[in-house]
Amino acid sequence: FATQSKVCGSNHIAYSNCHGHEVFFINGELKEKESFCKALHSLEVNDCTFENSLGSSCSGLDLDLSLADSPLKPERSLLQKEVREESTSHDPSQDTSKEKKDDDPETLSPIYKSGIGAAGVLVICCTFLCPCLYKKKKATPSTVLEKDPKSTDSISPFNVNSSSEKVPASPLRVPPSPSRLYQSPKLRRLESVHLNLSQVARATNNFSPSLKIGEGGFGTVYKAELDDGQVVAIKRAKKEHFAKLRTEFSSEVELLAKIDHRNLVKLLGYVDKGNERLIITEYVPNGTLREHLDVQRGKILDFNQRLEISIDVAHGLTYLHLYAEKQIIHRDVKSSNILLTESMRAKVADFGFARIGPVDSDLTHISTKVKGTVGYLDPEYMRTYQLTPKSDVYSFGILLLEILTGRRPVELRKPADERVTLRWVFKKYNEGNVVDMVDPLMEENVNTEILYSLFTLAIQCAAPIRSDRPSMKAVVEQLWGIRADYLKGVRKG
Ligand SMILES: Nc1ncnc2c1ncn2[C@@H]1O[C@H](COP(=O)(O)OP(=O)(O)OP(=O)(O)O)[C@@H](O)[C@H]1O
Repeated sequence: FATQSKVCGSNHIAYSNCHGHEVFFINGELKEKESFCKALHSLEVNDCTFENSLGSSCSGLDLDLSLADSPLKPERSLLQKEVREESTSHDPSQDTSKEKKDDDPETLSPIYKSGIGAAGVLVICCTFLCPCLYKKKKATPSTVLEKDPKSTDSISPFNVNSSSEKVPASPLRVPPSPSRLYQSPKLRRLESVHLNLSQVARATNNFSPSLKIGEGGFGTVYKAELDDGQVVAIKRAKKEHFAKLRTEFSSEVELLAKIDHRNLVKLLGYVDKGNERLIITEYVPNGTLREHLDVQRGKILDFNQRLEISIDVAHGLTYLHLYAEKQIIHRDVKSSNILLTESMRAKVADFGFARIGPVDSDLTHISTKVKGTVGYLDPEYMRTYQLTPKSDVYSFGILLLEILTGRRPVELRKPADERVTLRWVFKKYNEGNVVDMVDPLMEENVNTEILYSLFTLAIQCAAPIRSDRPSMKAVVEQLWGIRADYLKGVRKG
């Protein structure tokens, strides 16, 4: 597996070779080899060379090097200005309408428009790297993506290393119902979030492998019991990613320390000393959503559980977007970051990529590096580097499809035309075939209208243009409505 990329002026070119399967990418779009090589030649003429496998991959092609159909962008300074990292800017509504005009034929219905575009863009996002990434899931950290608009480095931007029960006083308060009576165990915040290293060493038996519960791109996770008997999860940064992780960990710590919601994993403490970065969070005992979808935890998730998990995740994200002290954008919503309790309530975990949203209420986005996981990444954010809460909505849409179908965002074992879940869903949806898409492991017969509403919602969330996506709050409200209809049907029998 080889991935290379380079930013040449305002153009971002990338190449990946996975077991001989080559993928070419220019400015966020998947390209044919010939068109890619043409672009490469024109960049080389301008002294921006791309070496090794990428260059040799183009050799032997008989190229007509006229630049008339070059996919490269000419306005270098303009683009660079726009993607200035960490700056905030007003949303140019003109931009949005332009994108709409480009992407959406007037004659198509919103869903159709969204779906087609989303499918297309997702193919770009997913097919580019996933074939390799999914295979290597835990062996390498590269399921997580980072794309820096400013980088002139010839190393891939896809080289990321890795990867109290207060309900907000808001209209989102959930009326008591049997399914929501669950309260996770009361967790006391540690007296000081700064633990000392010896406390942690004691709690983890000096990071004993027997206490290891998981491994992510950023580090290893241990289960531990603190001196006061409290059971916690401790994430220990891998040393090789240490320098890079400094900011990630401090961002996670700062953000987590402020939030308190039953659908978000709580920060209890951290250690930031010498050569150690450790994050101590509440321990969530029942594995990840992905493990449950893969039936690695014994039981198959039934429809009601899937619906409740979707609602829990939507609650957690709505809290981050609307009710936290500062708006927080998670940026890495995915099934392996959803942890489940014993009573199958869901909690969103892993705030390593989280960012505070635009501080000024007049601002609609922040311009920043692209970070997230391939397959869940908002295509508009990838293209423009503009981050908004709608990027989480996009990832939630992909997650909802995952929950309904059981499929990963990209399913490598499926035939080529079924591989990208969003595209496959959209095709089936247009054929009116929602029942066929439901996870075959789930044996219940769920009312077609309910399924249709859920797939419609997921496709809307995964619209290619953020203005076509609902807010998380609207998603929650729609999910409540769907749940009410579902429960009515169940009561009627
Ligand atoms: N608070 C927690 N409670 C219980 N288990 C946890 C907790 N946090 C993480 N884990 C376990 O550790 C595993 C690794 O978590 P981690 O967040 O490091 O990686 P990831 O999200 O799977 O991958 P990446 O960080 O690369 O995206 C999880 O899949 C989960 O099984």
